[in-house]
Amino acid sequence: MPTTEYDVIVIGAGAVGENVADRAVQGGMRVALVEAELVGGECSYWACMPSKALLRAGDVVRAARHVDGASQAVTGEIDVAKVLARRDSFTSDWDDSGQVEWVRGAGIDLVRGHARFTAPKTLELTAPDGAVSTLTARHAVVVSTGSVALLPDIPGLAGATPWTSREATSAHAVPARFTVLGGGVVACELATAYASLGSAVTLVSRGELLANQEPFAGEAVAASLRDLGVTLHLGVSPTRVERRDDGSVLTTLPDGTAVESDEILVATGRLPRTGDLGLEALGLTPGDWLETDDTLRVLGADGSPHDGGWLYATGDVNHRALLTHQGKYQARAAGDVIAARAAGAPVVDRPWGRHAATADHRAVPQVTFTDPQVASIGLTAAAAEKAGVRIRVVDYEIGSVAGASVHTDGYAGTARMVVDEDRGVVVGATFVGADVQELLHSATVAVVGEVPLERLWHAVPSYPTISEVWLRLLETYGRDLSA
Ligand SMILES: Cc1cc2nc3c(=O)[nH]c(=O)nc-3n(C[C@H](O)[C@H](O)[C@H](O)COP(=O)(O)OP(=O)(O)OC[C@H]3O[C@@H](n4cnc5c(N)ncnc54)[C@H](O)[C@@H]3O)c2cc1C
Ligand SMILES: NC(=O)c1ccc[n+]([C@@H]2O[C@H](COP(=O)([O-])OP(=O)(O)OC[C@H]3O[C@@H](n4cnc5c(N)ncnc54)[C@H](O)[C@@H]3O)[C@@H](O)[C@H]2O)c1
Repeated sequence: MPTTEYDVIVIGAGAVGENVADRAVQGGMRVALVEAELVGGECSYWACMPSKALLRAGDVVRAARHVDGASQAVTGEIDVAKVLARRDSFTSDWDDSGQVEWVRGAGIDLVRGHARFTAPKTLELTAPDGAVSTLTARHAVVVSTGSVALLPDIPGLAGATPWTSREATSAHAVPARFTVLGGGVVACELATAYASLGSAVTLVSRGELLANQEPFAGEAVAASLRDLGVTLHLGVSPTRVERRDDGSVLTTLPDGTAVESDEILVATGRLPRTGDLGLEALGLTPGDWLETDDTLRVLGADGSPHDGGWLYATGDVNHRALLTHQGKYQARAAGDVIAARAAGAPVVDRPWGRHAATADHRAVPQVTFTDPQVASIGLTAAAAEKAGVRIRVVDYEIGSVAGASVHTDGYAGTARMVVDEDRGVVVGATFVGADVQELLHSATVAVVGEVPLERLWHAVPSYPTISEVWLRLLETYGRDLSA
């Protein structure tokens, strides 16, 4: 069996694996990037990009409807075929040649096929044509294999051929009746998208919507989904799901309510893609998340780097933060630290050092592209209290800001700032409202930079922008007149 040796092998060419490989090459390493499906992974073809493309037309039309003068110009319906075609352009019709070109241009060796460990630093590669070969790594192997949709154990569900986020983001027709199972980000975004495209949507969630966010976020999204015509069943899980002979799906709720639809989407969380990776050959458990230290080395049962520290995990598969940007942040740290360790160069793994993914702990930004959008960074008030931080919470209605009132007639939205009272810094911020996505990075800088509130007063937001909500939050908090 042919064997090829590399300095570093990265398994999975999603957004995260691509970036690990790029940084390791820039650090002077010879790198193989192994991909079983499409180079670019979930985000490019079945997640971030197609879902945002499906949402955008609805956003624009609703935005115009809320500006008098512009609303009169919205006289027709959303052109679903055009929306789907525009979505297809973002996925390049599920053709990865553009990304392959980038990988090659970056000096990375792309290896097509499925990789599986047979021994430490040793992988069996099964190519698309069935040919089997061996890859070995001199310094490190990085697992960047991502996650897959979790199918809850509901009687009948697996046999009902449910959609996962893959089918929902790549569909070529919009079901007339659509059931969405789940109340997290995937469920809320795709319920919004499909309702905007004309489906009669019913959403069933065991918990409240966006339960990990500040409570007012889920409440606002629930209200807007209802406005869009979505029927919500919150706090329940189906007792049975059945695909009937006529092709329709019957979802039965605990109180006997029967929900009929043409398709059902399962958006109830994710599982690590580690089931078929040969982890047993390393003494690890297939199907587990790969927990890591802050330099992304996989940890063993005793909490120290597994087997001396040659195995790394980045992106969804380590369960630190299931977000593309955060995985890419980890990728930069991992690619750089692997090169540094191989060269015997200093490793800067102190908190906020270049080789440590410190922000994963308390400074993860996220935008949920619902209507209204939910943009958040850091700790919610509940999470901060649970972590023992002495906090003060400041809320402000964004609609009272001049910039918001010009942006949208009757702008409705809320901003929350969570202040660590002992350190005088912002540890969390949440903005709920139209177009708050671009507000978020200012909050990220404040949280990561641990900018004292007294200094934030000198960060003057332009007039009339929605960013003026920062000034209002500070005014509501009050100023220390002695400072
Ligand atoms: C519907 C949806 C919308 C989302 N929207 C956003 C968003 O707007 N913003 C955001 O930040 N995040 C979003 N996410 C999350 C985001 O998609 C993930 O965090 C991101 O894709 C993770 O990247 P990754 O590289 O870790 O994994 P992936 O993108 O899953 O890549 C893993 C790659 O590894 C390959 N692979 C797996 N096993 C093997 C093997 N044994 N051998 C070879 N190759 C293998 C796979 O084929 C795949 O290409 C969304 C997720 C979903 C489901
Ligand atoms: N815009 C973005 O940043 C974006 C978009 C989509 C996904 N993502 C990422 O993808 C990850 C996965 O998202 P997700 O929404 O699949 O998972 P999630 O864990 O966020 O939400 C799961 C939801 O399913 C519900 N649920 C679980 N079991 C159920 C059952 N049996 N019946 C009914 N409801 C049930 C839960 O109450 C919860 O609301 C997220 O962590 C997020 O980071 C990000």
